[in-house]
Amino acid sequence: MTQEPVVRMRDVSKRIGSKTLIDRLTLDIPRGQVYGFLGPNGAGKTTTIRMMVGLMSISEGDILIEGASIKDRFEEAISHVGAIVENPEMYKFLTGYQNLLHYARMSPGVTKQRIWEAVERVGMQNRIHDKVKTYSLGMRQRLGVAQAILHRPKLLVLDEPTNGLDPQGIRELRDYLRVLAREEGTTVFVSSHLLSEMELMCDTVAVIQQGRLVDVKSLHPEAGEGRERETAFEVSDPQRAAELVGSGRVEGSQLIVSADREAAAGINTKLVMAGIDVYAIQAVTRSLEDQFLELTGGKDIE
Ligand SMILES: Nc1ncnc2c1ncn2[C@@H]1O[C@H](COP(=O)(O)OP(=O)(O)OP(=O)(O)O)[C@@H](O)[C@H]1O
Repeated sequence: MTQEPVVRMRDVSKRIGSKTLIDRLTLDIPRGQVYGFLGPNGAGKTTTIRMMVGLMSISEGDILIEGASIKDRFEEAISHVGAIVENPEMYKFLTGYQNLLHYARMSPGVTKQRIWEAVERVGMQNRIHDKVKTYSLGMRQRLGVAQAILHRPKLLVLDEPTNGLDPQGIRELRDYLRVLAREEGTTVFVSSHLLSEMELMCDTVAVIQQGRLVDVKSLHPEAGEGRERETAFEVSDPQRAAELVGSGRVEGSQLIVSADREAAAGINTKLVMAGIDVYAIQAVTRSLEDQFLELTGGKDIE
């Protein structure tokens, strides 16, 4: 299996009139990941997604899906995509299963066995024969995802899927997206303005603000990654310490430097040699939330 990224965005811009909604966005989405697209309201997430799935034209640049350009080889590129961008259309008076059967008839090669598999992937076995009008928002969304994956897309795109879900619903969403990434090797691209959810749900998060990519972070909570290592030195003269080290920021009597254990030991020696008293050395971790707030200036996030 190729390890090429599933999606390559290259210098993608979107302009409407004199307004630049997306400004030279370049991004690779690696295979098999749950990949988050995080940004405050109005940052351009939906616009980007609409361009990815062909609902909006690209002003400049290109998006390749499994190597196929969404501009030049649309049919091929889009055959690899399953998406829920707007609310999926469902027949409320039919059961979930009848809805899937209906969609399957429109997708060549989707067998009843595959429908059942999709139902299992989203954990809907117990409710699939109930009418859609009896479903909660979370259940409707699961049905939407089951429908979107019927044709075994390599990429599943979900725009703000946590909106309107309660905490339990969000946890379930996260669990079945993980199942999809693991069991089917589906790459999941999910947008959100909810940082805490992204942190729990995603392997990687790309941060967008005012149409520009501002950061890409790898998140592996179990290994404590996604948290930048910093070390705080409590010193007699923090200002002079900062000048000496040549980096970091001063907070009260502390100099805070981006440094791992080894680098911290070196800095300590340097400070002591320069006659600065070091009273305490402490590792500090900045959560993605802190980093995000710093990047976006605290604008519009929850
Ligand atoms: N058709 C349009 N014409 C002009 N401006 C638009 C159009 N569609 C979106 N915008 C503007 O582009 C910016 C990005 O919007 P977009 O919906 O992509 O943001 P978003 O990150 O998805 O935010 P939200 O979570 O609020 O939907 C916003 O300022 C929005 O007002």
